[in-house]
Amino acid sequence: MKIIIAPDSFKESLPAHEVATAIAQGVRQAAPSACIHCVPMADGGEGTVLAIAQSTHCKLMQSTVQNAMGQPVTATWTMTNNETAIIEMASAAGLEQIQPQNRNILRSNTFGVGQLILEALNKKARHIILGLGGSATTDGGVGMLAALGIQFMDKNNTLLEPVPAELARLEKINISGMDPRLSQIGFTLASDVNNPLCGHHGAAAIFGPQKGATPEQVLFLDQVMANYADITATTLGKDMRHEQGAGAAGGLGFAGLSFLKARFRPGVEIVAEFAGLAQLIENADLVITGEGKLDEQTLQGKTLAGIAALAQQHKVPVIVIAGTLGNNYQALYNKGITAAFSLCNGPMSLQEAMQKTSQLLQDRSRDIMQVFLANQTNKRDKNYKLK
Ligand SMILES: O=C(O)[C@H](O)CO
Repeated sequence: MKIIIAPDSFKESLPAHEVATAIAQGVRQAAPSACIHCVPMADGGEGTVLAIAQSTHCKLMQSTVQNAMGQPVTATWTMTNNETAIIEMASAAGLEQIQPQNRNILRSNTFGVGQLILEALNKKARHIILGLGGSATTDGGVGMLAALGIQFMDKNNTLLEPVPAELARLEKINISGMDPRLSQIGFTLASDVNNPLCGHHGAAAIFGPQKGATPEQVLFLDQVMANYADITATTLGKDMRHEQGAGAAGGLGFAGLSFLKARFRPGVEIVAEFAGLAQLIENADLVITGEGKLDEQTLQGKTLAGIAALAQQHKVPVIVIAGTLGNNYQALYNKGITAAFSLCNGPMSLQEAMQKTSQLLQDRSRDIMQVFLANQTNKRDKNYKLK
C-alpha cells in the first residue's frame, strides 16, 4: 500500500516537514508495512524555499535583509543548477517575524524582498521564482521596487518613503533608475492566492485584518492601492490591478506583474512540480494532507486545493487533518477532498492544540488509517465472496 503524506505547515505551530513526520508516525502505527512518501508542501508562502530545496537537493543560501519593519533578518533562499533562484517573500517580510505588538501595517514594507532579488542577481540568477504569501505588508510591493531602484514621488517631486502611510500622496513613479539586469531575467510569481489588488476581494479587505489592520486602516489601504494602481497605469501604460494574484502578499503580486513582467502561477503547482507530486499520486492508494485551518480561503489557490485537484485527476482519495475546520469547509468535498477531520480529540484551547500538534497529528492519522485499512479489508473480503 502506497501512502503520500503531503501537508502544508500548521502556521505558528509546526513546519510542513514536521507535520509530515508526525502523520507518518501515526500511519506507521496502524500500517507498519505501508510504503510512505513524505512530501512537505507549501503554496508560495512560508516553507516554499525549504520544500523546493528538499525536493531538488539544492543548497540553502542565507542573506541578511530588512524585515517588514526595517529590522535586520536572515532570509533563506535557494538556487537550482539551472540558475533559477527561489525566493520566498515571507522570509524577508513575513508576518510571523514581527511580534503582534510591533506590527504597524501603515509603515511595514517589502524592501527586504527587493534586497533578496538583488542578492540573486549578484549570484547570476537567470530566472527568479518569487513566493508570495504570509506577508506582514500591504504596500503593493513599493518597498521591493524601491530597493530595485524605482522612485515614488509626490506632486512636488519630493521622494516618498515606500510605505503605505506615505503613498497616499503618490503622484509620480520614476522607473529610470531600475536595475538594468532586471530586464534580462524571467520572473514567475508562486502565489498562495489569486485575489485582485483592490476592492472587496482585494489585498487590504481580505488579508489586512489578519495583519492587524483596523477597519479604518483597511479602507485607507484600499484607497492607497487604487491610487497607486492609477499612477502605475499612467506610468507603464498597462493596468494589472484586476489580474489574478495582484492582491497576493499585500499587493506584491501587482508590483511583480506590472514592473517585473512576471508570470502568475499558483505556488502549490510549482512546489508540486519540483517534488514530482503528480507522478507520486498517480500510483498512490491514499493521500493524507493537512493545514492549520481549512475553510473557504483554501479554495483560493491554497496548498490543499492544489493537492486535491491532482488527486482527483487520478481518483485517489484525499484525507485532510486540520487544526480548525472553518467556514464552509465542506465545499472542498466537491473539489477532490474525501473527508476532513479536526486535529483535536476534545474541547481544548488554541494554545493547547498548538502545543500538542505533533502528538495530536499522530493520533488522528493512526485513527484514520485504522478506518482506511478496515475499509480496504472489507472490500477485499466482499470481492472474494463474489468470486
Ligand atoms: O500575504 C498575504 O497577504 C496573504 O498570504 C495572501 O497572499
